[in-house]
Amino acid sequence: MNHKSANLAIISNNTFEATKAVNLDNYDISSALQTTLEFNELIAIFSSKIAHKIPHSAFIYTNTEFALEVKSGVFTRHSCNYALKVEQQQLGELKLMRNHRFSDGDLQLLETLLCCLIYPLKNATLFHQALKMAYTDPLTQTHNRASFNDTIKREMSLATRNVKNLSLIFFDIDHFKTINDTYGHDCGDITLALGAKWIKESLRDSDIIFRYGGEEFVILLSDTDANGAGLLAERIRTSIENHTIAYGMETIKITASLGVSTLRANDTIESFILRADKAMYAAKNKGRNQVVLAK
Ligand SMILES: Nc1nc2c(ncn2[C@@H]2O[C@H](COP(=O)(O)OP(=O)(O)OP(=O)(O)O)[C@@H](O)[C@H]2O)c(=O)[nH]1
Repeated sequence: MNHKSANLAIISNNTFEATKAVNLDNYDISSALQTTLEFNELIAIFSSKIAHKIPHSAFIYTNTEFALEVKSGVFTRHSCNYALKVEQQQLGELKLMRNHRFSDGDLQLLETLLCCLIYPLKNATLFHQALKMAYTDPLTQTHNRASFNDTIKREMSLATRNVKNLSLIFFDIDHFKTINDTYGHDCGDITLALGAKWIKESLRDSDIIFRYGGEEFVILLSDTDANGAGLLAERIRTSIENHTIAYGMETIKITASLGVSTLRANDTIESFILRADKAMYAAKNKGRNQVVLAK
């Protein structure tokens, strides 16, 4: 098997002009790659545009920064791998596969063609980094309220279209004001960040946590019924109760109240959220540190 692993397609200042010239030679590829900022589309366009020059049966593109794996085609015996990078920016790894080995000439040509892909990939990376920042709460590294507003719409229409369950947990730290008042705002911030971390540790990959406001978090659970959501909420509650926060010489224990709602056929976004919010307040009224399922 011919394995040309971890080749770096690095374009330094020295070769920048050469790259431009290469792009002109492959104008068709370069212009097609300017039509999108989506990684999967970029790689698919690149693969199809180079197919007549470098025949291949499949590609796999991985990008750890965005937890992406894009693959297509029939996986075969021979492969070549490229770790793509420009100006210290990692752009992911591309692997091409086929039945017969890639010759040195093929690899040389491929490296030239990869120059067309590098800057579109860099633009896609910058775009998705900016998008990620706009949708992330900096303190807790959870999705923010703007992200919640977009995601709940999408998840509700997906659940309705596919006749799947969708549940929502409203999570609120108990007596959080006392932590701020007793130990200071910094300690409050640490508590929020740790609370979010402990919630995340209880979730599956498909569950999404959002910071809804101050000390309130919302967790969206796709394909999860009321029973499953209740069990998860209880697991989160127990995890919060069992952890201890070390702050200077102090050790602090916290608890949380959680409300759970499951999507109904006639729900609006507001009614779906309101049921979980009311259930969370019912948990507060019943003495806090508990889970209440919405009726
Ligand atoms: N440190 C810190 N505090 C915040 C942040 N956002 C909101 N808060 C505080 O969170 C507190 C919320 O307090 P309350 O709404 O009275 O609720 P609580 O004290 O948790 O009481 P219960 O919810 O009834 O158990 C307020 O003191 C806010 O100032 C933040 O980003 N950092």
